[in-house]
Amino acid sequence: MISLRNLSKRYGPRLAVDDLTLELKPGAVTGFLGPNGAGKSTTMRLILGLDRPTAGRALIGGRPYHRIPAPLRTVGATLDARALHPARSGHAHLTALARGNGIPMRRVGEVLERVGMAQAARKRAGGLSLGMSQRLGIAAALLGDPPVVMFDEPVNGLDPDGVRWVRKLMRSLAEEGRTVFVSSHLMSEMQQTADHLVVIGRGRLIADAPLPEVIASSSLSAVVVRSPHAAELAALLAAAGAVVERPGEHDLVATGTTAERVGDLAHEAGIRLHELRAREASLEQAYQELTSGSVEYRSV
Ligand SMILES: Nc1ncnc2c1ncn2[C@@H]1O[C@H](COP(=O)(O)OP(=O)(O)OP(=O)(O)O)[C@@H](O)[C@H]1O
Repeated sequence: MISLRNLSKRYGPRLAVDDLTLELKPGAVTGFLGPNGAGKSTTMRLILGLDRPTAGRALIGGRPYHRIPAPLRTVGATLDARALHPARSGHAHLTALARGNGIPMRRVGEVLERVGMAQAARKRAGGLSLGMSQRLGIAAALLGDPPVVMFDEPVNGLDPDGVRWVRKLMRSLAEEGRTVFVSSHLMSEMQQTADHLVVIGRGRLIADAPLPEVIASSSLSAVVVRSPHAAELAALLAAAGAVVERPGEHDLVATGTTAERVGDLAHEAGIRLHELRAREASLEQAYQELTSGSVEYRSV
């Protein structure tokens, strides 16, 4: 639903987004990761037509943002979640937004209910807690019932209950078949929420892969196997591109592969397994390795 084609954005001498090409799929939460200054916000702004690309294109449902006839019904975003008029209530804010975009008024009540704000709907936006204003921003993003939703750091500053709530919401939006694109600095959170990850560094694409593959790419991830035919399986895995160590006659430890692949390969070759276990790195560890060359300022 979102496709980026050779997307670039230059600010003076600085290439903030550098030739990004990728496709975001519906029905999944895609996490958008990268060190500070990597170009995540700029990419999201380009998708939403808030900035013009220097080269390439960002398309939603095959069109650039400014050619979408009913934008709020196509894509919802929380990039400006706190840009609310402080004297207006959440209800008034959503009502104005619905009226201005030809969205039925019943949606106001529906989205307030969905984000758990029905009680606080008449409070002035200026008097809302950070958690509540995040929820209101999400309500606004969902107002047009859009198939694509984008959230920039949605759990920033939220307490653990708020973080859990956002995680459940992202999952349910994806289960409804929407394209969910969310940037975050919280790796442990992304590990629990995302199906797929896009990692950028200095504007460039570093990884675009399902979460398990990103984790498996870490040198700390490995598949641990015990089999009476370990040598035979080791040869097959090595031929398939994995790096294999043999700590014992019946043992092997493979990196650069997944437990699923090892299991499938063993099954196809009729090799019996007595143990098959993924030793998983954390997303944090995989991310550190992926981006170690892209961090702008490193403390020593
Ligand atoms: N309007 C602008 N004018 C000039 N430079 C900009 C502008 N917006 C962003 N940049 C620069 O582009 C680069 C990418 O910034 P961007 O905010 O997109 O990164 P980010 O990945 O969202 O970072 P963070 O995680 O810190 O929010 C940075 O070097 C930033 O200084």
